[in-house]
Amino acid sequence: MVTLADLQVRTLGPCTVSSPLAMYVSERETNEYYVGETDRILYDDTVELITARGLPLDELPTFEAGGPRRSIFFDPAATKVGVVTCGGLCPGLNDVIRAIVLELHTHYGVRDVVGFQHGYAGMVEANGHPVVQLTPEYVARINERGGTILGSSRGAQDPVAIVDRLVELDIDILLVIGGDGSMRGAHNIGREIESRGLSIGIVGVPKTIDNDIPHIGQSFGFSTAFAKAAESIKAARVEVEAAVGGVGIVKVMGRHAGFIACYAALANHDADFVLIPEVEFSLDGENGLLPLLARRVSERGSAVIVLAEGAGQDLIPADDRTDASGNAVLGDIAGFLRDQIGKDFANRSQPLTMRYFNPGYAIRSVPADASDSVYCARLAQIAVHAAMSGRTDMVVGRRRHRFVNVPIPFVTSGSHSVSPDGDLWLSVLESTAQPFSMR
Ligand SMILES: Nc1ncnc2c1ncn2[C@@H]1O[C@H](COP(=O)(O)OP(=O)(O)O)[C@@H](O)[C@H]1O
Ligand SMILES: O=P(O)(O)OC[C@H]1O[C@](O)(COP(=O)(O)O)[C@@H](O)[C@@H]1O
Ligand SMILES: [Mg+2]
Repeated sequence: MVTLADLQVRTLGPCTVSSPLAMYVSERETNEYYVGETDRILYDDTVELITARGLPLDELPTFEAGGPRRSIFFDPAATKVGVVTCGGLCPGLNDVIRAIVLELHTHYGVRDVVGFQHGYAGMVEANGHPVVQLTPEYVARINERGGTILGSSRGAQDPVAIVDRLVELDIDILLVIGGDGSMRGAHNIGREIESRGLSIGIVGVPKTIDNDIPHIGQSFGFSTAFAKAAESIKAARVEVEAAVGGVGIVKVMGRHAGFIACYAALANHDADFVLIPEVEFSLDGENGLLPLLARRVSERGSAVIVLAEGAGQDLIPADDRTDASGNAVLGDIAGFLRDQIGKDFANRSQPLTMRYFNPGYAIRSVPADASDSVYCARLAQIAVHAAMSGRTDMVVGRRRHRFVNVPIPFVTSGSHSVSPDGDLWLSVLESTAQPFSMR
């Protein structure tokens, strides 16, 4: 069970430098739209959950508020910041990079900001990527492009070598834009820094189109990504409605979390089945996919299945391989389903026209939409505030509209997934009218 101690953010030391942003915040106090420096944000958000803890108010699990402080740890004129993007792409990476650079330059007066190329791999000198000097001019219009101007990578790197590189370059703060793996890496780097007694801060901006990082609210770029996936569902609907016995399968990303599938399906509100890793399903039997699909097609003329890539892995042979970062390589559930549906409709002598859509990388390589761009910029600002005030081994997030600073070990200790008992999955069931259990 989460405790207040789990949510304490580590700092490098006392804040003795007056912040250039002090004038913006000196008069501000907590109100409906702002959380003051010393206030805390509740982990629980219902009366029952809070009451069940049976704790006095000051012992309840609470988060530190994200945002600028009156005093900071680093002297901006003497501070050098490094930025790195790691793992798979996600809409908004360039927005985050740009906002970090602008916040550091414009508000804090930090002039020395460098970008490491190609993730952790590129930070290690043996792999030979020079750093890029990030100036407001350099990042001026990068937010208009998808991807990351810094490049990214997967694959393990030695934290000792990474800290050696930080020391060699005189970096005071490393800002890591990456997913769960990157944050595990960042924590290891932070521990290496601590063991050497160095005052180098490490702050993360969590990135994942799968939306699978816990405790940070919705991840940036997720909304852009599922909107893009929803376009394929719309196309599938058009195709199958024009066909005889039309069945559309739209496979979307989502290794262990089906958020993209759920939200993209809800955005259209006309998928017939949504299959996600968190909810097992059978092929046969009264509630199995195959008979349900056959019935839906005969009743309505067509059907669309939205399939998360990690769904139904128990139905196909396991693939023991992992990628360079240790992530499991998934079995081909879409291929398996297409094959099974084809055979099943043939056995029933039921006409079938199958259309398969795999938007794949197209949903994560696009630029962020306006809403995500705003979110990226704000998360980046919060990350800079935290880093300049000497906070370390932490990520930024936004829980129920409040920006928060969250210790990395807390976010890497679990993962965020669609709860079969939660209201999101209930909405999906209501939208598709698929049975509560398909087993
Ligand atoms: N458990 C881990 N410990 C340390 N570093 C890790 C760990 N998992 C991943 N990394 C490193 O973080 C980087 C990105 O990880 P990856 O899993 O590919 O993407 P993401 O951060 O998006 O989840 C890679 O360089 C990888 O080696
Ligand atoms: O980029 P790769 O190595 O092809 O991996 C694809 C995977 O990356 C993801 O986009 C998630 O990436 P991260 O782990 O980097 O967040 C998954 O949805 C997808 O399964
Ligand atoms: Mg990951």
